[in-house]
Amino acid sequence: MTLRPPLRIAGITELPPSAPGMRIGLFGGSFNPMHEGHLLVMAETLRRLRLDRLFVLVTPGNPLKDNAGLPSLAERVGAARALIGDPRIKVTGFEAARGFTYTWQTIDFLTRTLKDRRFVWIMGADSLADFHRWERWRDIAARVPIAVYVRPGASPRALASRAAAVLDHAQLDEADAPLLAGMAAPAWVYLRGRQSALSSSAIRAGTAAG
Ligand SMILES: Nc1ncnc2c1ncn2[C@@H]1O[C@H](COP(=O)(O)OP(=O)(O)OP(=O)(O)O)[C@@H](O)[C@H]1O
Ligand SMILES: O=C(O)c1ccc[n+]([C@@H]2O[C@H](COP(=O)([O-])O)[C@@H](O)[C@H]2O)c1
Repeated sequence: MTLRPPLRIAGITELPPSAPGMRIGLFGGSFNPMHEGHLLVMAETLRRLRLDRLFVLVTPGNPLKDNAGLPSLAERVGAARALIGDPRIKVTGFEAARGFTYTWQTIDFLTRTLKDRRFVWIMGADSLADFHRWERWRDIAARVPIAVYVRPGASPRALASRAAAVLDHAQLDEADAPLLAGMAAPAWVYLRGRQSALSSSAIRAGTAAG
């Protein structure tokens, strides 16, 4: 028999509490480290999608990245929590505790176990550009609405991406963003607005401005 690791490990990996009917944004990332650009995306999506909660899903490791040298989950979760002041935002590392590698596994688990929540997957525009390389990306798009937030320099590649083309029929007007969480998938919106040029890689390299 295979034993599943406990869902709660040293207080850092729990799935945050939520209530039926809640509109919950899911913001996955390496967060190595979390920065002001992430905070901007979270503040804007909470407001414009009329979300009740936002779960920050700190990944054990992006399957498309070289994760050598990635700080521990506990370090990244702790640093993210230290930066976030909004009580609606909950940071979790529960994917690692569940043994999930791919986002489709996370979405499958959440939508099956918390059937009465309205989940929205949130990503930056650079992630949409590569979305067609994610494992079972079409299944993700078929299960949860998606909000894509503009990122400096990323819009042309994102909007010309394979995923954007395949999902073209399901794109909402930006003005309808408040409806997204209540819609059946596939549905997605591209959100333009305040932008941050910050990146974790620039912070790690010591080249981040400001
Ligand atoms: N400045 C930003 N503006 C908009 N979206 C962002 C920004 N920074 C990160 N994101 C988005 O946040 C999510 C998590 O990103 P991640 O933790 O990889 O940060 P990153 O700054 O892109 O890291 P790295 O530079 O190491 O690739 C992704 O969906 C990414 O597109
Ligand atoms: O499932 C996949 O194949 C997949 C491929 C690339 C990225 N992701 C997820 O995308 C999110 C953003 O990752 P990152 O490293 O760009 O911050 C994070 O939750 C990853 O697990 C998922």
